[in-house]
Amino acid sequence: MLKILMKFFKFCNEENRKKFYISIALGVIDAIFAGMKIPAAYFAIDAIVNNKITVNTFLLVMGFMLLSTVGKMVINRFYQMLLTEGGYRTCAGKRIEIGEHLRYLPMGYFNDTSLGHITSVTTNTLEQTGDIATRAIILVMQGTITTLIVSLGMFIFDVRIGLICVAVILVFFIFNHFTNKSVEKVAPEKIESDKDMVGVILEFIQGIAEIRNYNIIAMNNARLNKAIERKTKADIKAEIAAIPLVGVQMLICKLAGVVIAGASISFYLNGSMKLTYCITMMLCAFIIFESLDLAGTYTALIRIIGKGVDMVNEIMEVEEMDINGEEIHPSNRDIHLDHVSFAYEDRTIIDDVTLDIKEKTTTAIVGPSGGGKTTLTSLIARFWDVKSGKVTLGGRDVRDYSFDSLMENFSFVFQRVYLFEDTIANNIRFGRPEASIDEVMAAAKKACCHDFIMALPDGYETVVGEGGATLSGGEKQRIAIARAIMKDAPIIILDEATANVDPENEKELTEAIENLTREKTIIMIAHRLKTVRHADQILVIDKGKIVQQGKHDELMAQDGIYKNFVSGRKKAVSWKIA
Ligand SMILES: Nc1ncnc2c1ncn2[C@@H]1O[C@H](COP(=O)(O)OP(=O)(O)OP(=O)(O)O)[C@@H](O)[C@H]1O
Repeated sequence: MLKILMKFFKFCNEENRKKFYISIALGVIDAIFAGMKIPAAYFAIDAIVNNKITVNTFLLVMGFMLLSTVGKMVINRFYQMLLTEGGYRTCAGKRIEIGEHLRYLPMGYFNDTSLGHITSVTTNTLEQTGDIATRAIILVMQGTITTLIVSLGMFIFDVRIGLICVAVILVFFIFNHFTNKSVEKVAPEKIESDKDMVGVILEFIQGIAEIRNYNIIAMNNARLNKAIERKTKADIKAEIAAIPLVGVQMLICKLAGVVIAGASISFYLNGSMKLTYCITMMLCAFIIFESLDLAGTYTALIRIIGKGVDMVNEIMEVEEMDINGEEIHPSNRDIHLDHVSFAYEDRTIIDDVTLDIKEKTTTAIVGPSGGGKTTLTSLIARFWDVKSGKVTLGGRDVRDYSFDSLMENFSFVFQRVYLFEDTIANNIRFGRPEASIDEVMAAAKKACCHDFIMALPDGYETVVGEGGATLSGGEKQRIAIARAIMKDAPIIILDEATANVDPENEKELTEAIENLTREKTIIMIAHRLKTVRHADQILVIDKGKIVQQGKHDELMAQDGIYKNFVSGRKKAVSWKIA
């Protein structure tokens, strides 16, 4: 138990750790105040039994009682506040740390680790860890400390009773150790089922359109119900595993009271204990272990804190991509790929590609679906690490750059644009958070979205739904272009829109792209002849290789995918030209 608590304290940052330590120290003072009831009881009993009730003894007893109650109340308030704040701040801090950490992880991590896992750790697990830690530390630490202090106090009255108390504490903790072991066995299933349920719910919500489209509601409900059922069973199993053992712990505490009362009576009868002590012991016998009893019900939960800390640490220990990255500001932005190969797990997607992209030129990438166009652009911006060869920017390997200094060079406009549930102005500001509203508007004008934004009920302050659900595909893409214009990075990676764009939107989109890409290096996954025709170089990617490379006229002079496609002879090729 102590090991887990130490692990939790290490998990907290310095500031919150201090809060926990101070609250434990305050817990000791609280326990001393709690223990004052015993001398108060003794003085009262002594006065009654020996018939020496005076104003002084009355005041002494009342003084002890008052000090115990008021002191406990004041201290309790302080340390509860500190613990609660420490618990919640630890959770919040860890969520921010995880968010920051995820930015630097290879995309492969998100492949292997389900969204459900990350969501469940950052929501339920952290919530539980913070909540349980706060309550468990209050009750377990305070319960144990109070019982220890009161038990030590018992030595002052009678060494034998003191020894019985210490023995009870030992028996309690030995038994508690086994209780926790049995709860520990069921904890992984509880956590797994939690993770599974969050994953299924997320998938259900994200795929709701497809679920309706193909009328597979019943099938998905069955999966959802199964996941919920699994979690319910795991929760019940975890509770059931603890209940009988916690019951036995409770019994130990109650029996200990009976043993102390019985022992006190027998010590009195054999003349080795004063009557006043005997009565005091009998009175205290049942309150000594009250807080230990309460602590016992929470010690099992401390295992859950341990598991929660492990799960968060597991995410935090995944190695970041730019662990040794330098702050690099290259003198030019020439891009070079030197015998680059890449595989998703074992499947080779990019196969020995060597390529030069000079700065301020336009490179159009075309080719059949699944040929590796998107993957190639992802390697340039180091969303993934190459398996062999290297990618350089301005003569330096992209792996030498720190993540932030590499990202400064790129702006992306993906086909699937994600807008955050925030105002349109703030969504555009993601490109440069400190930008003024005038700068936001200037970027929006260049991206041809000012007019439709102004027609919205709250203009730039209109809050778009999560994922940009309230805007059309073309509108979202133009906002993404405004975001990229705002960032003003020297290299633009653009996945040209194929769907979502009606003819009216298309004209504006073309103008927006022209404004974005002026004087920049453009790497564009192109779908339209208009954009391809004027590119400085066209790369035709098929099965992970550059099968053709050159300008439009050069490629049209060769036999191959490009010419076949443009002349419409090979209809099977799936990339399209408008
Ligand atoms: N994250 C991933 N994990 C595993 N395989 C992937 C991943 N992303 C893409 N692939 C696979 O890699 C291959 C190349 O994909 P990529 O998206 O680079 O092709 P593309 O040429 O851009 O295709 P499209 O024109 O259809 O967008 C595809 O077979 C795809 O299934």
